[in-house]
Amino acid sequence: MRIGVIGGGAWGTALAQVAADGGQPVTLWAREAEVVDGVNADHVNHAFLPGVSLSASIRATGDLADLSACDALLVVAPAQHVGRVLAEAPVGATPLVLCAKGIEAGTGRLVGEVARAACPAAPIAVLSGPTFAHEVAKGLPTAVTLACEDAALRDALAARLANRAFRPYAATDVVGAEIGGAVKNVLAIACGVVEGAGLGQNARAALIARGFAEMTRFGLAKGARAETLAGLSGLGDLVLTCSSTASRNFSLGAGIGRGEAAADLMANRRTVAEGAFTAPVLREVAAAAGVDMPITDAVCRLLDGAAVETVIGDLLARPLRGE
Ligand SMILES: NC(=O)c1ccc[n+]([C@@H]2O[C@H](COP(=O)([O-])OP(=O)(O)OC[C@H]3O[C@@H](n4cnc5c(N)ncnc54)[C@H](O)[C@@H]3O)[C@@H](O)[C@H]2O)c1
Ligand SMILES: O=P(O)(O)OC[C@H](O)CO
Repeated sequence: MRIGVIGGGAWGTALAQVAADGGQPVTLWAREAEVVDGVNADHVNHAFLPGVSLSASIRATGDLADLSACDALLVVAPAQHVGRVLAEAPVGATPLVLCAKGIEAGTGRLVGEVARAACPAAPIAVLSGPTFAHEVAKGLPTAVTLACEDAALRDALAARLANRAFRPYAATDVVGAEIGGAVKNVLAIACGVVEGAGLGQNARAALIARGFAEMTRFGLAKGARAETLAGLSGLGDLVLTCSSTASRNFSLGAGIGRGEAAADLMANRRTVAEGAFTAPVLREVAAAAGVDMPITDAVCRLLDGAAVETVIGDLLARPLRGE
C-alpha cells in the first residue's frame, strides 16, 4: 500500500515517518517550499519537527498531483484547511485517513463531513489518539484509534501503519473518534488556563473529569458511542493534552492564564492550536443540539478577551447540580 501524506506540519511528518518504517516509500505533500527542501535534502522538517531525523524513503513534494499514484492518503492539514486542500488533491476513490482534529468554522462540519463532501467516492477512516508528534517521530510507544466502517480497509490500514512502537486499535465509530479529538483540544486550553493562573492540581483534575462529561454529552448527542469517547481518541487524548505544555492547546491556555492576550498569543504562532478555532463553532453546534457546554463556553469567552478571574468565578458560581 503506497502511502501519501497531505500536510507537512509536525503530525503529517511524524505519520510519514511511521509509514516509512522499514524503508517503505512515502510521499509527503507540504505547503511550504522550505519544508519540501528540508525533508528532501536534510531529511529534517526544520520548520515543524526540528531535531528529528527522518527516513530517506520519505520524498516531499509541493505538488499535490504527485499523490496520484498513492493507494491511501493520510489527511493531516489543519481542520480549517482540509476542505480547500482536498478539493485540489487527486483523490478520486483513494481511501482517506483523516488525522486532523477539529470542527470547520462557518459550517459546523466534522472533518469527515468535509472530506465526504469534497471527495464523495473516497472511503473514510479516522486515526486519532494521544499522539504528540515528536514522540511518535522518535519511535516512542504510542497507541491510536483507527476507526473505519469497512473492516477490510481498516485491517489493511492498521497492518500497513502498525510497527513495534505504533499500535492502532480498530473501531467502527468514525464520528466518535472525530469528536473526541476535536473537543479535547478545547478542553486542553481550559486546563492550560488553570496551570497558567496557578489554580492548582485539584482544579485541573476537576476540569478533566467535567470536561469528559461535556465531551460525552456532546458526543452522544451527535451519534458517537460512549466506549469510543472513553477510549484512546477521547479520554486518552484528553488526559495527554490536559497534562503537558508539549500540547499547543494547553500552552495557549497557559499563556491566557498568565494574563497574556489571546489575540497576541494567536498572532505570534506558526503552529496550529486547533482548539482556538474549534471552540466557537463547537459552542454553536452544541447549542443547536441543546447540549450544555459550560467549559467550552468559558474557553470561548477567554479567547474573546474576558478576564480569567471573571470567567473562572462564573464557572464556579453556576447552580449546584448532580454529577
Ligand atoms: N502535532 C501533533 O502532535 C498532532 C498530533 C495529532 C494530531 N494533530 C493534528 O494534526 C493537524 C495538523 O497539525 P500539525 O501539528 O501537523 O501542524 P503544525 O502546527 O505542525 O503546522 C502547521 C500546519 O498548518 C499548515 N497550514 C497553515 N496554513 C495553511 C493553509 N492555508 N492551508 C493548508 N495548510 C496550512 C502548515 O502547512 C503546516 O502543515 C491538526 O489538526 C492537529 O490537531 C497534531
Ligand atoms: O499540541 P496539541 O494540543 O495540538 O495536541 C497534539 C495532539 O493532538 C495530541 O494528541
